[in-house]
Amino acid sequence: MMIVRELWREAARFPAALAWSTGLLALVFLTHVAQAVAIAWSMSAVLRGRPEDVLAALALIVGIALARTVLSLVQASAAAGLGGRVRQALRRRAMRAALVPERLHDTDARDGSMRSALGDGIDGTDAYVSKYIPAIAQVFLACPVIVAALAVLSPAAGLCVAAGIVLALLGPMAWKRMMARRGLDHWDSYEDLGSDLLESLRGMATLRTLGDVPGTRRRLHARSEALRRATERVMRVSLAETAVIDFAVQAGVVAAAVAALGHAAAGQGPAIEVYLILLLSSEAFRPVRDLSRHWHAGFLGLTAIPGLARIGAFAAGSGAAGSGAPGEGLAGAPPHPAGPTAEQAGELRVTGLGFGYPGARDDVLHDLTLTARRGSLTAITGESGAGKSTLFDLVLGFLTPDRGGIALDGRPVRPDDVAVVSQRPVLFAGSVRDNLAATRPGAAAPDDADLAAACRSAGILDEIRRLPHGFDTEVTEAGTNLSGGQRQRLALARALLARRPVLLVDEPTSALDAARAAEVVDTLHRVARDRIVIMISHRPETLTGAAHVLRLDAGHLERSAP
Ligand SMILES: Nc1ncnc2c1ncn2[C@@H]1O[C@H](COP(=O)(O)OP(=O)(O)OP(=O)(O)O)[C@@H](O)[C@H]1O
Repeated sequence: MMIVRELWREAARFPAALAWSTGLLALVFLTHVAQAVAIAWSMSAVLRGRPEDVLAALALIVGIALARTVLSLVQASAAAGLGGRVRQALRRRAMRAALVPERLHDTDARDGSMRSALGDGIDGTDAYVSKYIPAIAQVFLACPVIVAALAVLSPAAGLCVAAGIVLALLGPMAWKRMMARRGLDHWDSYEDLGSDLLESLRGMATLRTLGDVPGTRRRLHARSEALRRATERVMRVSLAETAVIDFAVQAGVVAAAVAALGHAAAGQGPAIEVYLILLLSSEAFRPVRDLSRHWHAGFLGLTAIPGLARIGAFAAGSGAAGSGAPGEGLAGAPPHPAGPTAEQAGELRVTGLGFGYPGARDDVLHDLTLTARRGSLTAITGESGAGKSTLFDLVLGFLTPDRGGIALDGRPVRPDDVAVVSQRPVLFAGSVRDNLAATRPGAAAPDDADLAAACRSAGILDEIRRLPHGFDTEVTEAGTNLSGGQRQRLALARALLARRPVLLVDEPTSALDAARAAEVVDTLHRVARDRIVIMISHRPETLTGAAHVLRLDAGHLERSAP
């Protein structure tokens, strides 16, 4: 018997579903016991030459079998419901913990690991929650009752069965540590394979140009071999547990049978008692056999538990589920009333800002002070690695300053104050319309006039109108069916539609020809009349007309805004 505390706590968050599933399982077990009693009765009736009792016992056996069929179906459905609710809670929590800005700067985080944990890892908990936990409850509810009944019939048989059950439950715990270690190895191998595979698929074009596709195949094959070996090691330990349980069950049943024979030989009671001892001692082990079966079926899935704990899938405390889980906002974005409209913020002030990445020797930004105002464009330029994107991440709240602060009209900046167009904008699988509306969660979807106005400003409207289904044209994953320039302008339209008081644009013209670049910069100047716009740019021609051009040099500002 293995207790996985995290999963017990999760199941206990649904007490009604757990009690319903366990209660039904106990009823199913009761039908087995009743059937054993009916069989003992029918056999003793045959022995005593009582045909009417034989017929009554047979009718009872058929009735019990039918009742068990119905109960088993209802129980299976209740168990599936319990497992499903726990998995849903785990997945919701894991996604909330995963979708946080801090993850962007977590150098250990790999998307493939997260995908494996959220998918197979969480699904792997199902057998333990829906079957193993109710089966443990069944062992503790049913076995003592049967053992007590046996002890009344034959103390020796009761003792043998009790000893067999204790050995079956406690025996496997002897190598619990080894099982945990091998389980961890297995899950790590599984995550490594998933992460490498995902990375290879994403980087296929690069791998091809480097001529490294065969090498990648070899590396993935080695990962796959490591996983196979880890799986076999895990299955071997799990089989050893099954062997101990089988031994305990067989030994217990045989010992009880010997006790029953002794009972018969000593002429200590009627034949029905001997039959009952034989049949009940076998039934007493049924919950233990169920336990072993469910453990074996679900053990591989349990290897994901440490990985799930790492990504924050388990609740910190106990307490009934439903107390706020559904509909909770994403971490890092506390719900609050709608932010100000674009016209409401006057200035973004950065004061004495200092920041260094954890573990890095030197700071990236040193004592930075600047003010960006609504009304005119603020441009930031500087060498590669000077800290421009880091400054944006600090304004966005993805990073926390070590020193100094950033304020919008004298108050802290909130996540929904800032829209951003990054150097490599990301589009999602869905229609053009879905992508444009993505920045307004909860708000009414923008109408076609709004979409058209934003797209015209971003210089992409004509191209969208030429697409086969206009705004309803499907964009493929990561926007791969659009050009780099189209992606950039679509992202700009999306940011304009968000109508946030601060707009950050990182190299908005890097993928555009000169004419398009000039159009986009014109748009940004226009937008800057009623918004605070800060643009990172290396192209000198985009800097003309900017009211403030700030140059970052190794984290120091060369010229501050007035
Ligand atoms: N997650 C990170 N962990 C540690 N160091 C980082 C991390 N991200 C960036 N850096 C370092 O911080 C410095 C500033 O990087 P940043 O991306 O802000 O530069 P940048 O001015 O935007 O460069 P570019 O113009 O090339 O985009 C660089 O030296 C970079 O190596």
